[in-house]
Amino acid sequence: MKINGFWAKASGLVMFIILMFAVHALTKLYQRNVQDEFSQELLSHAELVSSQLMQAIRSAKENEIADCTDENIDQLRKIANQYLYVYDLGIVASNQVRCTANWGIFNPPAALPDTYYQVASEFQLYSQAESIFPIPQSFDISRFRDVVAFTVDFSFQHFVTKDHGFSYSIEMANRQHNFLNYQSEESDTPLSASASLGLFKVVTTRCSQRFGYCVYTESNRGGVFYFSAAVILLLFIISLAFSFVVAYAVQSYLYKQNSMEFRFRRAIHRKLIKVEYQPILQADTRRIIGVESLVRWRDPVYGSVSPELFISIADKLGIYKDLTYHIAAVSIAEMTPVLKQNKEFFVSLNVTSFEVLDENFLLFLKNKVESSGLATRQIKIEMTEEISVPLDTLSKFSKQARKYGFRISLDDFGTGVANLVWLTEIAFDDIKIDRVFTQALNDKFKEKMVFSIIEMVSSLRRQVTFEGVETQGELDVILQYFSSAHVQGWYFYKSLSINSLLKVLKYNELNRS
Ligand SMILES: Nc1nc2c(ncn2[C@@H]2O[C@@H]3COP(=O)(O)O[C@H]4[C@@H](O)[C@H](n5cnc6c(=O)[nH]c(N)nc65)O[C@@H]4COP(=O)(O)O[C@H]3[C@H]2O)c(=O)[nH]1
Repeated sequence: MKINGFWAKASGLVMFIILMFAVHALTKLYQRNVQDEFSQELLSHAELVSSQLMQAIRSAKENEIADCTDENIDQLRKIANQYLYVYDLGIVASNQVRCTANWGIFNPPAALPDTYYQVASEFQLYSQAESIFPIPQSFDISRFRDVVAFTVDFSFQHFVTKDHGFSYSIEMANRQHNFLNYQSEESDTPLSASASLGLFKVVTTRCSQRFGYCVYTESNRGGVFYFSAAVILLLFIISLAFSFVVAYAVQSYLYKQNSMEFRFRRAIHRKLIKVEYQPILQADTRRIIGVESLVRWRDPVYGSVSPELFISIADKLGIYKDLTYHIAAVSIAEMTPVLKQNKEFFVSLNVTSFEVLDENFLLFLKNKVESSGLATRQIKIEMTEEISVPLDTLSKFSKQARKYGFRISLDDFGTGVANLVWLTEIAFDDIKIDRVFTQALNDKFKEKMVFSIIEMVSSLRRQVTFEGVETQGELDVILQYFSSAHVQGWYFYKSLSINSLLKVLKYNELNRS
């Protein structure tokens, strides 16, 4: 079914998109965790370096080291040696470094750079100041009034020796001073000034409450682009394969949902199987004397399904019993008002081998009829020649049925396996001539054969019913030769819902009186 195919493809596509998004989102989550852990580690380290610089400066201030005497320089040396990340400690006057613990007195003094970042707490920070010492090296300098501390250049060495796949920086929270900036080789654009959340970006921020700076990380290869081209291709193939499996499963599910077996079973459970009634008339008076109960299933997908087809499905599914008990119960319940009003009116019920072999069916029927206040003789049991049970079983069934008071009818006479033995062994009340023979009444040659069959049946003193009367011509022949016969067919009525039947019966009654 086309509609199944559409939904299967749609669900496959949705599954593919969901999978790719799931991989993307999970990878981003993983990357964010990795970057966050790294930030935390880097921030802790930066705080350690900062606190060592501050403590060194504070010690110098506490020892009131303010000028470059030998004793003071010696003191500075002792203090600087206590801190791993303090390269040197010095004294400043008029913006010039006058002496340091490592290099002694500067002659001439070394000028500090003009640009610095002023921290609220009177600290001044100089980035990568050059030419302070007589070595080709630049240093980060922290200054508090007249004391300066130089940060060792390897402070963050072990962080930057390895490319982690993302860029990062240590900056003041207002992003106006940068302590460290690492640009990953895998990240093709520089670390952005503001943390933006693009589809393929993974950004983290961790800030130090104590020092007011933050660690920012950013990856421009977030999500699926984190992986190599080969892995992306593999993920794509796996997602595609999984989507195909889902599409197939959805298609199978929908196919099952829309299969006739599934829908029929559901219709039985939901009591959507209806019963219609086709009037049977006295040929000469055209009076409706009874009805044949015919089961109906109208399905939104399959339309009106032939009873022969869904009866065989019910049989195959092992739910025929539910169906036939349902039909019998509904027929009796719906027809009770008509049957009560006219004690000669009858309802014919079709049975198959199942009912013949089911020991409870006749008793169930008898109880239903009697508890509805009806006479069992108002129910005719129609046995088709298609019933394939041994003759003695059939004979036992019909004897029991008659014992309960039901009438028995031989349906579709002439088309099935029944032979003359059936007619002698089973006391049928009524023989229904199959519509193949009824329609043969239109043909002069076939007509003779039908006549001889019917004469033989009539000689057994059985009521004859002609099924499938479709034309005035057929009716004329019946009226001419078999005027006491019963007739049934589309020439008179098709099967009718109970409401339509009640209207027809009421209309006929009014026109006769
Ligand atoms: N061409 C034509 N057809 C006519 C005419 N008048 C009546 N028919 C059709 O002939 C079938 C008569 O029922 P059937 O011989 O018992 O044959 C029935 C019967 O064997 C079985 N069936 C129907 N309802 C039930 C049921 O409730 N229980 C059981 N066990 N079998 C049923 O399904 C068969 C087919 O039923 P339907 O499709 O309803 O077909 C019905 C009816 O609609 C006509 O003038 N021309």
